Amino acid sequence: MNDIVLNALASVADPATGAPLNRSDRIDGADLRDGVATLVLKPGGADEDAGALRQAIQAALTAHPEIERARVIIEASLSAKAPKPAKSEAAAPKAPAKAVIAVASGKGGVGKSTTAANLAAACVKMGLSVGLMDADVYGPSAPRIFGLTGAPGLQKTDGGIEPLEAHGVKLVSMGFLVGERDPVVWRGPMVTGAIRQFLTEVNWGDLDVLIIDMPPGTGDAQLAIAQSAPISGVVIVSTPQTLALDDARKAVALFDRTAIPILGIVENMSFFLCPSCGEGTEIFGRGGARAEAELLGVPFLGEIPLHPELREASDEGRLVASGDGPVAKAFHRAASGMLHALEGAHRPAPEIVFED
Ligand SMILES: Nc1ncnc2c1ncn2[C@@H]1O[C@H](COP(=O)(O)OP(=O)(O)OP(=O)(O)O)[C@@H](O)[C@H]1O
Repeated sequence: MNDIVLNALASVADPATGAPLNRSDRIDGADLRDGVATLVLKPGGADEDAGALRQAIQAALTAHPEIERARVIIEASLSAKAPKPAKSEAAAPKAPAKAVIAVASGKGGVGKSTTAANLAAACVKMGLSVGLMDADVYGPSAPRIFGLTGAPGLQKTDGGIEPLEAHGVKLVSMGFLVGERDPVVWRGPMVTGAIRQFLTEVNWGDLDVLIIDMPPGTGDAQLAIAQSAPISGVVIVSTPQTLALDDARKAVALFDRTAIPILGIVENMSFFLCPSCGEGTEIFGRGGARAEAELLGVPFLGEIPLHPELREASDEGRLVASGDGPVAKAFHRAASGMLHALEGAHRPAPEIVFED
C-alpha cells in the first residue's frame, strides 16, 4: 500500500460509515508509479453511488502534487451478477475443445504470439491434446513460429477443414487465408466470420485445449472475437514497461466486460538471460506485471526472460517450450498456472472501471 495515495484519501468519506476512506477496510490496493495512482476498493453496498465516489477519489488524489493521474477500480460484489456477455446462447458456437484459452495483449510486439505458441507446446509436453488458432488478422505469425510458412495451407475435405499440425499442435491461422505479408484491414464482422468458420468447420478432433492467439489491442476486432468464441479464460501478455502495463490493464478490462475470466498475466521479456553465462539482467525493472496482477486481483503466471534463443527459434520454426532449458521451464510454469487458474475460473469476474 502506498502511503502517499492513502494519505491523499483523508478528505474522502467512506459512504457506508462516513469515516475517512483511508481508515476504512474498503481499500484493497494503493499504488503509485510514475505519477499514476491506482486505488482498488472492495465492493460497496448495493445503494452506493459508485460514480460519485470515484469522482471524489479522483479529485482528492489528483490534488496531491505527486499524483498526475488516478485510476479507481471498484471491485464488484461476488454475490452480484456477472456483467452480461453480449453474446446470446444461440450465437455461441459449440466449444471445439474442453477449454478454449485466448492469449491477448494490450499492444503489439510484446511477444503474445511467441507466448501463445510456447504455452501450446508446454501443454503438449504435459500430455494434453492441443490446438492453436492464430486469429491475429493484423500480423498472423503462427505459420512462421511453427515452421509452416511454405506449407500448402488449409485443405477443405468433405468432413470439413483439416488443420495443419506441427510440434504436436493442430494449427489454423489467418496467415493461411491472407498470407503473412498481405496488408489486410479486416473489420469486426469479417473477423467474426473467419473465427466462426475456424471454430465450427475445422476438424479439431478431441482437443483438451484450444489456444487462440488474439490480435493485439483492445478494439472492435478483439471484442468481436471475445463475443463470438466460447472462450473459457484469457491470458494477458505484457512486458514490464509502464506503457505496456497500462495497455495490459485495458485488455483485462475488455475481457472483464465480456465476463471472460482472466486466468493471469504473463510478463514477457522480464529480464535479459545471458546465453553465455546464464546471468539475468533486469533491463526494464522487474516486478511490474506481478504488482499489476496483485492490484487487479488476477493470478501472476510468471516471468519469461528475454533470450536470443526465443527469437531464433521463432524464426526457424522451433518451439523452445518443447525442450527442457530455463526458458522452456518458465513457459511450463506459466502453462501450469494457466491450467490451474482455469479450474477455478467459474466465479464472476470483478467489475473493473478505469478512469483517467
Ligand atoms: N522473451 C523473448 N526473448 C527474445 N525474443 C522474443 C521474446 N519474446 C518475443 N520475442 C521476439 O519478439 C518479436 C515479437 O514477438 P511476437 O511476434 O510474439 O509478438 P506479438 O506480441 O505477437 O506481436 P504482434 O501482436 O504485433 O504480432 C519476435 O521476433 C519474437 O521472436
